[in-house]
Amino acid sequence: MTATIHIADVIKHYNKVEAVRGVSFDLAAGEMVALIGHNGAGKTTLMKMMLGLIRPTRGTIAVLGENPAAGEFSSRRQLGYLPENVAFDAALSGRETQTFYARLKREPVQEALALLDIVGLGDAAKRRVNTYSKGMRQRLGLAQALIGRPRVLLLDEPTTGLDPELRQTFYDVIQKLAAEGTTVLLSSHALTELEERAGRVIIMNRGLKVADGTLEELRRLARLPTRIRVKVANLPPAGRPAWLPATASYRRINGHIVEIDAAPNEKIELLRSATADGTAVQDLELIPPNLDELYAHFLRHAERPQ
Ligand SMILES: Nc1ncnc2c1ncn2[C@@H]1O[C@H](COP(=O)(O)OP(=O)(O)OP(=O)(O)O)[C@@H](O)[C@H]1O
Repeated sequence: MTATIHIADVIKHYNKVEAVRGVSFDLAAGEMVALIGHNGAGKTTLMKMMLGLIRPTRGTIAVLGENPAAGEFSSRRQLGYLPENVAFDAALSGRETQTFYARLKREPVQEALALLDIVGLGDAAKRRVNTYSKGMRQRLGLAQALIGRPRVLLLDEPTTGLDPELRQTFYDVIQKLAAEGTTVLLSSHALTELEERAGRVIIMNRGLKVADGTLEELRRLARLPTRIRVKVANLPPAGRPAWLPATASYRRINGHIVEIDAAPNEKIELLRSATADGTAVQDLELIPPNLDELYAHFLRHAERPQ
């Protein structure tokens, strides 16, 4: 794998604040990676170092094979960035803003203007940015970040302020780019929407990387219980169902459903005993741990005294 982004043992101090404490990871072409963590975890700092806006205190950063903090960072043109708080000249229209950035990046203006349609701002292109809603400004920010078909796209909390439909459009656009080979790194607090979309998740806590992997890998590592919901006919109104092992933790959801927490190695045995003794199982649902639960698990783990 040739890494488009290479981060090795990176440390960043702002005076006494240790914002990033020895982080390493590589990102490849076509990967869509979510960077998650509480406020102050170091996500924005990492992105700013990838952009060359600030330098690491120690460690190595390479973006498309170059050091972004070096004087001649020719790969910058292949880098798209959507900052957490987009700010545009309110007196310009969307069209003028996009033209301005295209010229700045020395990219064809017509292609940059076509991006306004892609992010759904075609009809509002001639309106001044100060008449735009927050979601519209966010989409203008994305259109700006997409100028020149970047090979690396860094998005800092890109979906804040977007309604569900716009979020979908937003992810459609960046997923298409990733499919064409762009590396997409996006920081977010919206874990539920990332769950189905990010191929890989990096969890940060107080400047440290505490987990890194696909959802399946994180589930394997965390070994959190899977919830098994069994719908049974004739469930006795109270008491523990006879087929349930004495040690299993469970709850009743309503008159018919028992929800059991099953450790990864107990799943099959539990299903066997639920169906073995003639209990009329009417339905079955397996609910693996979601990203919220995994995130909470890895943070707990990181905070545990060593
Ligand atoms: N310019 C700065 N000077 C001093 N401290 C800073 C500076 N920028 C960030 N920090 C500190 O570095 C730590 C990491 O901040 P960073 O902005 O990278 O976090 P984040 O994960 O992006 O948070 P958020 O989710 O709130 O955007 C925080 O403790 C923050 O207060």
